Amino acid sequence: MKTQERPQTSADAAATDDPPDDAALVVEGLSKRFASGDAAVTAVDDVSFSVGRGSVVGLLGPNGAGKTTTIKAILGMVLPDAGSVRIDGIDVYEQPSAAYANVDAMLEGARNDYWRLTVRENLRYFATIGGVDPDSVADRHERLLDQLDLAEKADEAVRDLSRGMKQKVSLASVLATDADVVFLDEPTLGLDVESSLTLRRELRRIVDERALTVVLCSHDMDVIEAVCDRVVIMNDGRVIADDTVERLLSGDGTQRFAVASSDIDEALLARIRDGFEVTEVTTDGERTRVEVATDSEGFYDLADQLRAADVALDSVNTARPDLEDVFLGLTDEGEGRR
Ligand SMILES: Nc1ncnc2c1ncn2[C@@H]1O[C@H](COP(=O)(O)OP(=O)(O)OP(=O)(O)O)[C@@H](O)[C@H]1O
Repeated sequence: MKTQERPQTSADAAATDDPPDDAALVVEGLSKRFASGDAAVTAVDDVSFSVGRGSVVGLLGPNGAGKTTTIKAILGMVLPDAGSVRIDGIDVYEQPSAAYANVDAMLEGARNDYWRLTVRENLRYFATIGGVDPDSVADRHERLLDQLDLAEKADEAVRDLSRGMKQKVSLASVLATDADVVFLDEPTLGLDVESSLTLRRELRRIVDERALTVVLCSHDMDVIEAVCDRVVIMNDGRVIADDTVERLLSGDGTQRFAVASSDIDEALLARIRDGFEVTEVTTDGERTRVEVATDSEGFYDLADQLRAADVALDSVNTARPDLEDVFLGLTDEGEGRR
């Protein structure tokens, strides 16, 4: 197993059409259909993206978007109908042993930790089967136990731990090896808020310290926003967005503006809906608060309309969209909420 130092790559370079020269992962034209005839499902449809060395890419999408099938195809657990996957420049279908030599994965929120072994024994076990002498990485293991708040439980059998603790052991087991390309599917599944925050912070720190290349699947937008440099959004088997978190958040200048007043009645609300994308309406019985997604010019138009209707505004607020807003705007998931 190789352990060479790897240079950091700017996430921006990875968010272009051509894979960067030093891409750790390049997926090209990946497609996978399940079943045939009426029952046929196109799970992955001509998916291409790349991940620069030392960067963290989030794979996002609603249920059934094709994320898991994509990851399984990358890992050789599902054979695609078309497309290629290269890890460190090596074709995974032609030379699987060489391509996966530095790869590890935590799929569907867990991996097969040995429940009869203690936490520390699991880390040593997975280091060993990953081809690393566990004594040579003992310091790393101690640090991982500390970073993921597992030190106190290090000598307890995994079967006696809570679900959240088991989840953290799974992650620690993946990070216990020398793998430098890591796939994490729902790593915060089942964690309480505090553990999720710890994991988020420490995962980013570990990634930076070891220049890991990570593909992270999660429904937890806060995790994606905190940990990822770049996001690939899938819908119906296709990639519908591939950009840095920063650029996705700055978007097209659209912001959320919320106005609140006791003068907003149903008729006025209907007129606002006609002219603007209303994202939320709430009322406390007296005041109605209307949130619209628009740019600053649109907001001046809204202000003019309210003034013309003699509306006395109680408050005006702006909010920067978060990744969840961007995601909902790009996928069908937003439809039911408007
Ligand atoms: N083995 C299979 N046989 C038949 N259809 C499958 C199989 N695996 C996945 N699919 C279908 O392929 C589509 C994509 O599924 P996939 O699990 O890749 O989506 P996902 O984005 O990971 O969803 P989730 O977020 O719910 O895990 C879905 O319609 C799913 O039902």
